[in-house]
Amino acid sequence: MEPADRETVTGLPPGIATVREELTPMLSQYADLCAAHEDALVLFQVGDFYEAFCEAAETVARVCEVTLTERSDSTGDYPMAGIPIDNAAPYLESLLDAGYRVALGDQVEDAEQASGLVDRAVTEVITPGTVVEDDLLEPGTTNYVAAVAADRGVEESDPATNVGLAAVDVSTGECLVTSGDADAVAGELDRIAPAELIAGPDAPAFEPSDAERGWTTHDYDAGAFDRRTAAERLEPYLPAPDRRFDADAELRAAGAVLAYAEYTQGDDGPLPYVTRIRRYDPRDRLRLDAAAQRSLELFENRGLGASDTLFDALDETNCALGRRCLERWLRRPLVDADAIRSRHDAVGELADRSLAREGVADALATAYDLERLVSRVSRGRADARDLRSLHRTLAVVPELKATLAETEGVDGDGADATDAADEGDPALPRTDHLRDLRDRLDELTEVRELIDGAIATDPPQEITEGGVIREGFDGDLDDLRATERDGREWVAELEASERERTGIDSLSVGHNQVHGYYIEVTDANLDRVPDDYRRRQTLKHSERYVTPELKEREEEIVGAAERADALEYELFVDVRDRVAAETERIQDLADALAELDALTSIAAVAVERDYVRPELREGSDAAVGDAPDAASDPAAGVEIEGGRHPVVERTEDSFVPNDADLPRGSVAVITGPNMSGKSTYMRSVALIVVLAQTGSFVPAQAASLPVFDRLFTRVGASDDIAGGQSTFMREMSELTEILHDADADSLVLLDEVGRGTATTDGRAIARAAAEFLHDELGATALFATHYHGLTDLADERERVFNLHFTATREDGDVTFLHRVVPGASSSSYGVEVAELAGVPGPVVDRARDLVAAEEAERGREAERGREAERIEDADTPGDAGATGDADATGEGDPDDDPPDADASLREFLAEETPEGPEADGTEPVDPSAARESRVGSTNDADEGAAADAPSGLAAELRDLDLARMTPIEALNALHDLQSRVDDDW
Ligand SMILES: Nc1ncnc2c1ncn2[C@@H]1O[C@H](COP(=O)(O)OP(=O)(O)OP(=O)(O)O)[C@@H](O)[C@H]1O
Repeated sequence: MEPADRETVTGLPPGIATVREELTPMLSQYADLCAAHEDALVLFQVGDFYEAFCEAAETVARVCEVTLTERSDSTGDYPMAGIPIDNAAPYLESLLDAGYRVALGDQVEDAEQASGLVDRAVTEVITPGTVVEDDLLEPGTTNYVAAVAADRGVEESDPATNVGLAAVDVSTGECLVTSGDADAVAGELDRIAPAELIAGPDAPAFEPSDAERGWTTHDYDAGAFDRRTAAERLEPYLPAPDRRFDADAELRAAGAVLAYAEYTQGDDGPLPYVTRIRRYDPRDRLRLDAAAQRSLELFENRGLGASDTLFDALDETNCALGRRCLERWLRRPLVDADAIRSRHDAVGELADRSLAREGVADALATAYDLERLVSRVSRGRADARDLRSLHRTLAVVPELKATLAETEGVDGDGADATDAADEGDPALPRTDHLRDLRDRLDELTEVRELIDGAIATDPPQEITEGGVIREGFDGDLDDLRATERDGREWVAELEASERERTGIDSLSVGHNQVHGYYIEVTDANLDRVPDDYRRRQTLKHSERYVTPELKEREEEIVGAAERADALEYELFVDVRDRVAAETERIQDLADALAELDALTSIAAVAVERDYVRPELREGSDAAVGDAPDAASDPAAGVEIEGGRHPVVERTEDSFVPNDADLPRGSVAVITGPNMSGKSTYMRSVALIVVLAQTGSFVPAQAASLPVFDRLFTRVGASDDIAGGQSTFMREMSELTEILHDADADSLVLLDEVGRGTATTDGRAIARAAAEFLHDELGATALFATHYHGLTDLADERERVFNLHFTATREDGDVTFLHRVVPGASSSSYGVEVAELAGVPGPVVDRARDLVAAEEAERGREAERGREAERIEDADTPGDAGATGDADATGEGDPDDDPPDADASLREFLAEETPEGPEADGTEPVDPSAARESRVGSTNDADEGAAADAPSGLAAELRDLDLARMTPIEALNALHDLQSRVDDDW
């Protein structure tokens, strides 16, 4: 979000700029910092506050809801607004939310030591994508800033040929680099979901716009994207960067994003904790673009509660590290069958070994966010408490290793649980994956012991005021502390000894900031004051004194304390630096802990929700433990027994599991009443695929799956509430992408394609798309539709087959069975659903009449058509098949089924309840009666009227897409039609 008045308040406020020459030294310093940070709002430390002046102050006051005050000095009056440094986080958050970047102009020298104006510098530019403050970051989430750069063809005007993308999470040091064509990079951006994007001078504009996708974009210093500059920038992070990237665009994006990250961290040079710059190819992961992520509700749920997403269903992680890892995994499921199988192995072992799993979970629950901790350590921002948290996390590691190695007998969770002792070394996990992971759990004993020996167990937050270093760590420090302690003890005893010496019972010894230690004697006892007392201060009823010895002791105490504090700070910084030297090892440990937590979470979900290990149809050992001949069967596709939707099953008490059998390259056309479960079914299949390739077990009784490369979804217009383009336009651009890019390794979900436009066009598009998917692309597809004409594709195409959903009616109420069965259903039952939704009875009755009238009309039209064909056939004997051709190409009207192919809900119900009323207590309805009742309700007069109805009205009626209308829209449309029928007929 770009604030409307941004121009005027970032950089140098105009009110300051106009009087710049006359400003006091302090405001002049403020002006300099503002001028050097044109794209940021400068907050200027004045004591305990961050202040802004003039127009910038007005912005701060408005956005942060703080009072606008005024600063007056010899040069004039300036509006001023400030936020407390101690509690800056919520105000900074408001500024970031409002779209500002904030430069913190901190005092960089001790105000007491400064001779004159305190030196100030921008220590950090806080931006949405580069925040590092814990208070401003969600725990367990990633926060990336990304950069894109494009390589073009030889000519200046050539389009971008290769787009490079680099993203860095400044809070953890993770850095990703990739490249591809503009579409591929747009897809990757959706997955990475950066908080902020900086664009190179030649970067392509992405559609939809970045703001719509949830990140702010701005141009950044074009020089940073220059190839040479970028390579130089990268050198400290990655020796010989020229050889590390696949394309110039990658190198340029990586150099620029690091330049930006450094700039926001105070331009202090390379960020030492960015040690892992990982280049990857998007094709190495299951590609899920934004539309797929959205419609499968992987991370966001638009309908149910915000927490009802696939991620939430899978997230039983115990620490922030694991949560971030699980999110990364789910955003990038694997495509390498062996790698997937390896994760499944580990999940299986953890699912079987409940004691180990729970032990691991308990231990991880005490782990801190090691990635963020180590980045603070290496930036020199960690305090003693951070080091203690690091220590506590390291202390978990030996426990985890022991827990993982522990040999258990077969325990309750898994039928095939195996005692580790059966499979070799009893002290090791039984799967390679967990064994490797256990090996990667670096105990970092030296670091742990260093912190434990050096840092106090409960240190204060401040690191300059002592109390952070443990006794026994440093002899000099201990001596200083001993001197200080002895001195204080001597002072503590002074009161008693002086009372005795002087005989003054009311004599007291005290201390204050200004005068230091003193001996206080009331006026009544002044005559007993000894000679060696020197007067320090006179109060109303008493005098305060010091003695030479007290003075000496005081100097000793103060000197020792000051030197001890300074030494403690030095020692602390040294310990912190020594820990920072192990950054990479700590980061590797963080990775291992994160993976272990993610696997443990997946295993816990598998056990709790009864998930099953999916068999994979590909990879080097597909035949081992998997479906016997699946590996050799290229047509082997998705086979799911009793599959469930992992999210809906959590909210739906009686979720009905369904099977799916989709050979490779087949297209399943799914029909059925509204609300019967078509979308849920399709999504269950896709989510099972996503879960399986993430390494998770799946909600089913059994599943055997191929490994897909890409997953596409296109959901119905009204399901997609993204703004901007018209919904139909967006639907078509998503369809375009699918038809361009899908191939035999893709899984495609199409939910009611074409319903965003007029019925005739919509069903033509739907049919043509289904044919193309089948004939040209060979993708495996699930196609839910209310265009029942599409079901006859199954007769025309080898790998197209029909599925439909069932319902029953009891006492007049429709009950959806949510059960998928083979074959086609024949109507969308929009009227019945309208009735269920509470559309008033007269409207529903009238709608039934109109449907029946239309069916009758369609019947007559079909009959006329057949008659005409007969005549034509008789006239032109050699021309048979023309009609068939038209149908096959979708030019016919597939929805204009003859009446005997159409059926009412009653007909449908009767088909689907073979057991009859006795079997389930429901009341199937005689299909002929149903037809009679519909046709019957269209009495002779109506029928005659319908036959005579003006064709425009009939066409409009036919074009009403009841499946897609809200009850109120249906009511309005019917009312409109009804009034015109009354007027015109
Ligand atoms: N297998 C199932 N078991 C239990 N409830 C289910 C099942 N499938 C779907 N439902 C319930 O039915 C509701 C409607 O399902 P869904 O949206 O999949 O229907 P639909 O056929 O796609 O409807 P429409 O054609 O109107 O888009 C879901 O919100 C869910 O609560």
